[in-house]
Amino acid sequence: MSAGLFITFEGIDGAGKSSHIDTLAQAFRAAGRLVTLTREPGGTPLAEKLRQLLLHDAMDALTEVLLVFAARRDHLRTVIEPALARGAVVLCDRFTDATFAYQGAGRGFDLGVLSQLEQLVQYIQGPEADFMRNPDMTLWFDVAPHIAAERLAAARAPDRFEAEPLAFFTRVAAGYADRARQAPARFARIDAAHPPAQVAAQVLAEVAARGWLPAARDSAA
Ligand SMILES: Nc1ncnc2c1ncn2[C@@H]1O[C@H](COP(=O)(O)OP(=O)(O)O)[C@@H](O)[C@H]1O
Ligand SMILES: Cc1cn([C@H]2C[C@H](O)[C@@H](COP(=O)(O)OP(=O)(O)O)O2)c(=O)[nH]c1=O
Repeated sequence: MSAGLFITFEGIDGAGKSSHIDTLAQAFRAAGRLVTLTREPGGTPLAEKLRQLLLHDAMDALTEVLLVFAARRDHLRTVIEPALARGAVVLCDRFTDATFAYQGAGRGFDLGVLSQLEQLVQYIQGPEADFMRNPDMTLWFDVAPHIAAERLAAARAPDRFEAEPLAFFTRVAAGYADRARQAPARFARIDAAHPPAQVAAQVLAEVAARGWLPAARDSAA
């Protein structure tokens, strides 16, 4: 049985994450892998209830932080860890990098406290030893906030986060860049300003470059 693989999709709202997660799921299924598609905040009945509160109820940054980590703990225990134990590829639309980007850089919440919560929530009791669960790879859809905002304006009614001003997303984008600098081996930057087909090709190429998928026949990216 293959070892599980945990891949997260990150980027500001409108970067194009949700548009490409299915493409990667199909590629892994075509390669014979079990795939679990999930998202944060959410992924479990409890976490999806917390998601609705987060996206629509007024609250302060500390409340947001505690809710996203509470959702994450339930998601890890009841969905992500069991799927990885089955040898599945877990594709997750957002994870802890979003907390550092949105609550940390966006809201100005203390990054040291976020790191403590990251440790607390992501420590898993393994059969032999405890370990910290982090993604094996993070696909970072990097795009200028104004481009993302134009895409969203045409797309859907904004939720609490999407209704934030452009300056908020500029901070969030910088927050992702900081996380990528701190974990260069985990992050793969996707230039998400390109048309969808080119972005999809980048995603597949980055995963293939790690040996987790066969390389595309034509290498045109
Ligand atoms: N590369 C792209 N070029 C132009 N529009 C895009 C691109 N990727 C996604 N979109 C559009 O932008 C909007 C947001 O895409 P989505 O995948 O939901 O972003 P995210 O999940 O990062 O918030 C959708 O209307 C989608 O059709
Ligand atoms: C996972 C996570 C998400 N968020 C925010 C980012 C997004 O604006 C929102 C989740 O919505 P999103 O993932 O963009 O879903 P949709 O594409 O349906 O809008 O939650 C945080 O602020 N912190 C977090 O830790």
